[in-house]
Amino acid sequence: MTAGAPVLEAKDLTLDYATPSGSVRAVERVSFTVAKGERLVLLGPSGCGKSSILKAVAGFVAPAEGRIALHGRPVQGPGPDRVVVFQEFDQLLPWKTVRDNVAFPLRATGRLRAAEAREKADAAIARVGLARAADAYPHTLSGGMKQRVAIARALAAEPEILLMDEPFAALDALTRETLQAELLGLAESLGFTLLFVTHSIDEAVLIGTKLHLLSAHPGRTIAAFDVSHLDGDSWGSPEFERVAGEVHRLLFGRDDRHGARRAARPQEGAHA
Ligand SMILES: Nc1ncnc2c1ncn2[C@@H]1O[C@H](COP(=O)(O)OP(=O)(O)OP(=O)(O)O)[C@@H](O)[C@H]1O
Repeated sequence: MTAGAPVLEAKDLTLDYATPSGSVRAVERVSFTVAKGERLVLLGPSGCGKSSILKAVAGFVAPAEGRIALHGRPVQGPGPDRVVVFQEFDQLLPWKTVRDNVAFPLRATGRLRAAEAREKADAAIARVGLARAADAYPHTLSGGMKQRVAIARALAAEPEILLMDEPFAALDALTRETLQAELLGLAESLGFTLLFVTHSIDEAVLIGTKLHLLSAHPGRTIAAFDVSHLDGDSWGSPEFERVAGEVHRLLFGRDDRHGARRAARPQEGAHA
């Protein structure tokens, strides 16, 4: 692989679903690349095809047109080189320790002996800073720690890229902010490559190093740009607000990001 060559490349990706009433186009001619250590966020309104793209990258949906390649090799199905990190609260086995939760999928492939799986699991757990919790059970961990276990479990498989589909969507605002900060901290310190899906502008600007904006159904590219100059410390800064405002304008065709948010809330005094 030459230096700077993309880990992941989607080229003119078009995705269709067969339904009883005919073919439904979910995504049309979308192209992007993700280099090593980059975090690409797919951002767009509900139904624009974000999850479909993630599923195609994972190998569960085949392109109708275009191609997806990992290190230049066409993706032809699921593989251990791409790991989906699901929402962290419902994926750990409660009767297994942190170490066994991480080692379990390594053992399930049948390629590693118990001692090797345990060794890899311990290394991954140490990378996410949880060495002291290796013998703990999930119910004793905070949400942030559970997320770390989920990421350790994904990293233990040594994938080329992690895939996350709205991992924080179901959470309350405070938990969500805590876990976003945790994820960003881990991503910055470990440098893993990430494809992340969300419909939250703030989350996209915070987590991503690159944004790829999609139009409403069927998803087509609106814009793609670099936001790697914004990190966790930039949250709420004038530059963060400027970029988030620009994203809002591109997605909705107007600048009133906070006005739109206010308008979405129930009217003040409605219960008076
Ligand atoms: N299995 C399927 N069969 C038929 N149509 C599908 C299927 N999965 C998704 N679609 C359609 O494809 C389009 C894109 O769906 P997708 O879930 O990828 O969008 P999304 O941007 O992730 O939406 P959300 O933000 O609401 O999760 C939608 O119109 C959806 O109805």
